[in-house]
Amino acid sequence: MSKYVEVMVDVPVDQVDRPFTYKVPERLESQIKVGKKVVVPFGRQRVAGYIIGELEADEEDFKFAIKPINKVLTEFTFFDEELLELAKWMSEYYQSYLISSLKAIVPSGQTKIKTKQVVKLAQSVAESEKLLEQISDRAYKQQEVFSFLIDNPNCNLSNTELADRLETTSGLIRTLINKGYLQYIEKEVKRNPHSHHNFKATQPLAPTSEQQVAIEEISAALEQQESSTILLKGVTGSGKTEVYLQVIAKALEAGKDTIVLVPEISLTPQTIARFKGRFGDQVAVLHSQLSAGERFDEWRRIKFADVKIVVGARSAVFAPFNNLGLIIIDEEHETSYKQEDHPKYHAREVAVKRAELAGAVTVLGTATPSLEAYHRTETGEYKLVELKKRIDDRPLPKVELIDMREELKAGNKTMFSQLLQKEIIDRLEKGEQTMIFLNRRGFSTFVQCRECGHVMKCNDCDVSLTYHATPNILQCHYCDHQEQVPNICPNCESIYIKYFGVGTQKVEEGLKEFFPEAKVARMDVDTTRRKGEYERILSAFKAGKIDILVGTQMIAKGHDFSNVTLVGVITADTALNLPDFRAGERTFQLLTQVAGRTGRGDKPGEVIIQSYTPEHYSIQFSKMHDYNGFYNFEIETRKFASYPPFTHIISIVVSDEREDKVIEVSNLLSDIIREKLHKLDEEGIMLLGPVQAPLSKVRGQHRWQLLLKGGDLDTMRSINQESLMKLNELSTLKTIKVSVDVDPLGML
Ligand SMILES: Nc1ncnc2c1ncn2[C@@H]1O[C@H](COP(=O)(O)OP(=O)(O)OP(=O)(O)O)[C@@H](O)[C@H]1O
Ligand SMILES: [Zn+2]
Ligand SMILES: [Zn+2]
Repeated sequence: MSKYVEVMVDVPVDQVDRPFTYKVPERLESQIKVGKKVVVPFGRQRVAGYIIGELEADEEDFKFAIKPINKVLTEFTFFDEELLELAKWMSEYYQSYLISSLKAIVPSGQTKIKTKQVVKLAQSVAESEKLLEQISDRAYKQQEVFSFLIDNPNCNLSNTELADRLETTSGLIRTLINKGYLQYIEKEVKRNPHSHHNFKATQPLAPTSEQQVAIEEISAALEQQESSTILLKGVTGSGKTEVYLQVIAKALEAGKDTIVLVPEISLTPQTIARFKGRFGDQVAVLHSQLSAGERFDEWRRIKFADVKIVVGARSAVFAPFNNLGLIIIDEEHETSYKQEDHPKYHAREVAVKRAELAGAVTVLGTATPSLEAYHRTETGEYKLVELKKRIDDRPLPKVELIDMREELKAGNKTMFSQLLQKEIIDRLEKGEQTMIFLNRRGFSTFVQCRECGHVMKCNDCDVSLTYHATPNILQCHYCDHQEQVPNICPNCESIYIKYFGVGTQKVEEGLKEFFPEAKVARMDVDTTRRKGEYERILSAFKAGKIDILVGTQMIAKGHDFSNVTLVGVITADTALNLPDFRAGERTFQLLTQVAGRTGRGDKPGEVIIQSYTPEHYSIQFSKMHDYNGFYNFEIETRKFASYPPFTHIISIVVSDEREDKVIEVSNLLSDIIREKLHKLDEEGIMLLGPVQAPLSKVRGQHRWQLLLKGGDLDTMRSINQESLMKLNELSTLKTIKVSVDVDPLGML
């Protein structure tokens, strides 16, 4: 019998999405383990891969000659059995290659480990003590250095650091090395990206009675040592973070590790400070702004148990802990928890699965649960715990709805309603702050010819170009394509070109015009491109150096400013008109979150929502701060139309530069699926399409879409899988892209 391994090679192609068997040469046997990275011969090349299984077998058991692995690349494993299970589940659930799932789990930047030369004793402490006596008393400085290292054999100081510390020269230390008393050793150093920050230490706050109940419920679940999921539904400003901090402390006491997920956009120094302030160096942070090297270092700090808590965006759900007790997902409803590339996983689903494998507890926190999550509290899958009051019984802000059609009738042609103008003036006089929210960046949303109606569109994407005043250009928000603003219409040569719609730049300009004495700043993708800029604007706002902050989604999230007493929403309807069954849900969530930014201090808050459809239920329920009212209405609609959470959707997008080929392949695929559905007599599963996708062209790629909708996801997946295989056999158009998204969040 000899040893063999199963290896997933790093070549994401249909034909190789399975493990290959390799022989383990005797010299490598002791290094073999599931999760290690290896180099193997593959065809005529050598490729990297990961070990996912080990077996004992005889040479004769195989029909083919089995090649040996060439090399084991690492001493450590990139994943354990638990994470391997998770990767397999993810591939099956989201219908993506196992190698893609494994690559989502391992750190991306596996760069060189950084080392430094440190000075160490060249002998054991006991032998060194004997040697010390041989140094003449006249060389007292040499004695001092040598005895320092005898007393501190574990310190990791370089020559210069040691020289500084003991006020001597590096030459003297080199002398001791040349004499053979000391030696240089290469030591691994870990880059700590936050080491320069001084986090102010915080103590647990005395919990409110609602917080106390939440903490007890979650602690009880932790003590069960079985997996379970708790939805912590707490209104904005109810102190969810303090609950997280106190249950993390419980997990720590029980020797368990915690993963905290926050939306990428909320992973700010303030958020990090809240966790580091309480738990100091036990916290590692994973986010996209880290360099590849820093990321890899943080990953190793987690892997080798230097830390007990990880705070990070979506992918931190794969943090390589081996004693996981708790996963917290803050702002559970956020769409950024869905990964847009393969595997197109949702971090909430992955977290719940991982918790199941690890026997851990998942806590989902939010003021506006996704319909999916809240529905699961009704079916009993999740347990519901609520924080209904704000801290100190502060009232939720008063919300005024303004019908902008009436404003226009009354002769107000500006983008600010009478009431919003009046209230801004009032806040400026009182020295209080205002936030103005708008869903769109840029200056105008589109540019149109008034003579012929021609709209300036991106050549590569089927979307209109957005006008940006600074710099003076038209920009595509899908592919970043930029072009000059035309002076004459490219269609009819008329000079009557008009700018329609309102973007953040225009609002900023409007505010400066209306309130010349006010200090106005803007926060959106355009003003925060440079590193540190986001942070700078927020601290200026916090310090009171800005009176009015205009912004997109970025200002809606989790910020806690006590002096903000007015929030204005320029147009509440922008998301409502999207062809997406979740449009109402998104609007409700967004308005509730934006409104939640005010009245968080001693002073009460006010919200003014401007709208062209103020009667819409999403807007009405957010005015009343009525999540349950909204939920009850929305869930009925979903039930009636057979939408999630009552069904699952698999979206299949076919794309290529040649539209006729896209249509051909879409029709072929649809025929194959329909035939299968017919054969299986599957009435519970519907196929919609093929139709041109709402976003019909992106980066020159035409897009057509098919939707599978039904209650039985397993059957849907196998129908889809088999159909795609059949398509591959029948179609000569193998270069056409077919992309599958299980439980898609966006329908565009
Ligand atoms: N028990 C407590 N006693 C006093 N202050 C508290 C307590 N718990 C939380 N706070 C404070 O209340 C404020 C709001 O808390 P936090 O930001 O955690 O709310 P939240 O529920 O996360 O709100 P949002 O959903 O809007 O982000 C914070 O300033 C926090 O320090
Ligand atoms: Zn024209
Ligand atoms: Zn474009």
